[in-house]
This record gives sequence, structure tokens and C-alpha cells, in this order.
Amino acid sequence: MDCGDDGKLSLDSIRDSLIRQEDTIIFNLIERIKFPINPTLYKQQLPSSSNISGSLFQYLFQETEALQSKVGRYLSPEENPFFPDNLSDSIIPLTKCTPVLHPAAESVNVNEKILDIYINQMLPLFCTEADDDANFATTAACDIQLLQALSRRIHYGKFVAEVKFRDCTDEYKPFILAQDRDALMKLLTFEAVEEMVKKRVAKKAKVFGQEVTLNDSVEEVKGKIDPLLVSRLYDEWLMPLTKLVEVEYLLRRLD
Ligand SMILES: O=C(O)C(=O)C[C@]1(C(=O)O)C=C[C@@H](O)C=C1
Repeated sequence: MDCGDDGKLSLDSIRDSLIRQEDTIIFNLIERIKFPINPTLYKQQLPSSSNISGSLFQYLFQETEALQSKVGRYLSPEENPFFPDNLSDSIIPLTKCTPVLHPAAESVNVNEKILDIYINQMLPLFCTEADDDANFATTAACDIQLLQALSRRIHYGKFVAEVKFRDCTDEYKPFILAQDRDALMKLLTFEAVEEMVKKRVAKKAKVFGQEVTLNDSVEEVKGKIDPLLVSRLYDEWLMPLTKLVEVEYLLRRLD
């Protein structure tokens, strides 16, 4: 969503961005699953000699966000921090452009839920249960890249919700005024679109995960990632969390 895109805001253009973000998520997934879970990274208690509170991963992630905030990463409405209390002021000025989202968008942040699901449900699904302490830093770097891509995709729900509200204000307004979550969820859901997403990401996982060889052997080689798991990721977590963001944004849209 670039500066001045307000005039070009449409459900098709937003959906095109969500489709492009599928590539980023799938490639980052392929990189992360090269490593085992590395549970030590996420354990709360570090050696008392270290003056780090929380887990090693949390320390690395917080410091990464703090550094990136210095160059304005979180001035963008498309970016939502996992540790908002730990950010630094940006050393570069904010580009002035007409805001697309309602100011209440800033209060919609589901990253705590994303991080919990990622560590406790996603990683055990995609990675083997082992520690590879020679690659803790590389593993954490993969985690951070992937989590930021997942968060960006899920919080894009704010833009989807804004477009849906602008296109069908009279349909959304009564449910917003009634703070009716269920009615809003039903109104914003397009099951046919969700089915296409699940099929497309499975196909992309199959294609992106292919082993490229120089011989023309035709035998079917197992890909780097299970396409059905990628489809399940979207079905069980990414799309439901995106819809949660949409509902939370819409509930605040008339504030
Ligand atoms: O494309 C939309 O209409 C969206 O709201 C996005 C999305 C998704 O997360 O991919 C979520 C809800 C819809 O049922 C369909 C797809």
C-alpha cells in the first residue's frame, strides 16, 4: 500500500497483495523448516549469567524490532510490532500521505496470539523436535522473517475491512453500531475465495518446494514442504486470524 494509493483502493488490489504475500510466506516457511524446532530458543529461563529477561528468541526479536523501528519500519500502517513497548523513535521522517485506515487501526494488534500459535502449534507441525544450538541465531532469524510476513498478511485484514466498509457502508453500519461480531464475521466471509486461497497456496508450495536437478529424470521427488500443511496453515490460522483483524477493525470503524 504505497503513498497515495487511497484512490486505487479496491478489494481486487488488496487481494492481489494478499496473493503476492503468499510467495513470501511460503519461501520463508521453506527456509525455517530446514532447522529443527530448537526449543531452547523459546524457553523462558536463560542462564543466570546472562542479563537477558525472557527467552533468547524474545531477546533477539525485541532487539531486531527496536533496530528496525529506528529506520521507520513501524511508521507504516502495514507493519505491526510484536513488542510495541520496546521500539525506538525513527531517525528518518515519516512520508506525509493521506491515511487509508481509520485512526483506530493502531489499536488492532493480534501479534501476541500469532506468536503463541507459531511457537506452540505451527513449529511442532512443520519442524522436527530437536535442538541444533550451532544454528540458534540463524533459526531465530528465519523465525523473525516468517513471523513478520505472517503478521503483515494477517493485519492486512485492516485494509480488506476498510475496503469492504467503503463499498458496503449501509450493510456494515448497523452491525458495527450493534457491536455484533457474529454478523460482521458472516458479512465479511467469502467461502469461495477461501477455497481458492487454500488450493493456490498448496499449488505454490508444490511448485516452490520442487528440487531442481540438471538431469531430466521424471521420477516424482518429494518436495521441501508438504503442500497440504501449507493449505492447513491458511485454513486453520492465517485466514481466521485475518478475519479476526477485520472484525476488530470494523468494530472500531465508527469511533
Ligand atoms: O478476500 C477477502 O475478502 C478477505 O477478507 C480475505 C480472506 C483471507 O484471509 O484470505 C478472509 C476472509 C474471506 O472469507 C476471504 C479471504
